Amino acid sequence: MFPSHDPTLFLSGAFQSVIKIYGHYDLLVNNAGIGSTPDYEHLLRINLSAVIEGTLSAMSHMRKDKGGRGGLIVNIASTTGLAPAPFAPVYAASKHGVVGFSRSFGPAVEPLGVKVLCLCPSFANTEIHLGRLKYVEKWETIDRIMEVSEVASAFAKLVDEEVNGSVLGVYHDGAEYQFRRKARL
Ligand SMILES: NC(=O)C1=CN([C@@H]2O[C@H](COP(=O)(O)OP(=O)(O)OC[C@H]3O[C@@H](n4cnc5c(N)ncnc54)[C@H](O)[C@@H]3O)[C@@H](O)[C@H]2O)C=CC1
Ligand SMILES: CCCCCC(=O)/C=C/C=C\C/C=C\C/C=C\CCCC(=O)O
Repeated sequence: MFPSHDPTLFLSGAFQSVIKIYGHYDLLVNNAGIGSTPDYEHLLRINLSAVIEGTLSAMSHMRKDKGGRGGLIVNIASTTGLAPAPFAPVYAASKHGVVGFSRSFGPAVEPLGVKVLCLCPSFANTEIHLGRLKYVEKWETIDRIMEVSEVASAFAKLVDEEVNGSVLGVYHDGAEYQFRRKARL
């Protein structure tokens, strides 16, 4: 279904369809992502560039100064966007990029009625890990792999609280804001 070589081709078509059917955007969640692969440009394209392009496209429809009615964008990063991940350095770089972009872009577009939030889950039981979970047993900081429902609850908290530019970490022992206010440049 997805043109996996170029996620932005899919994105532009999807955006046009939503506008055609519904006329506006209220919410965009940039969730698509892939795990480690030797083709680092491909990984960055999907995990980082597509998030940036999706955010910019949604923003262009949401911004109040151009006839939009505001909106919310949620970018899914990872705890590997917050802490070093020696088992997956390129993946971690892509997720650090998503965290930095979301923190910076949200406050920049607040005057246009758009907010950007970022969710950083730790290890959760999904298909991204297929065939590779054997490594997890050796990872000392992970007590257990989370269920998807725990990530979903944290997502609901982030969206309910809607603090622009905030970054919510999701861990096996609960969700915790990692960034919630301005840092020094
Ligand atoms: N499962 C985990 O431990 C964690 C996952 N994440 C992130 O959560 C997000 C969702 O991943 P999961 O649900 O875990 O994995 P998943 O493999 O179950 O889901 C990834 C989704 O991305 C889509 N996708 C991949 N390449 C695409 C492309 N080129 N165009 C359109 N869609 C594409 C897939 O079709 C799939 O639906 C990802 O961004 C991942 O990096 C973050 C932290 C932890
Ligand atoms: C490389 C994909 C990793 C996706 C998981 C993620 O975003 C967050 C993980 C947080 C903590 C993981 C800590 C230790 C895991 C150790 C090895 C994982 C290798 C499994 C894999 O899918 O590559």
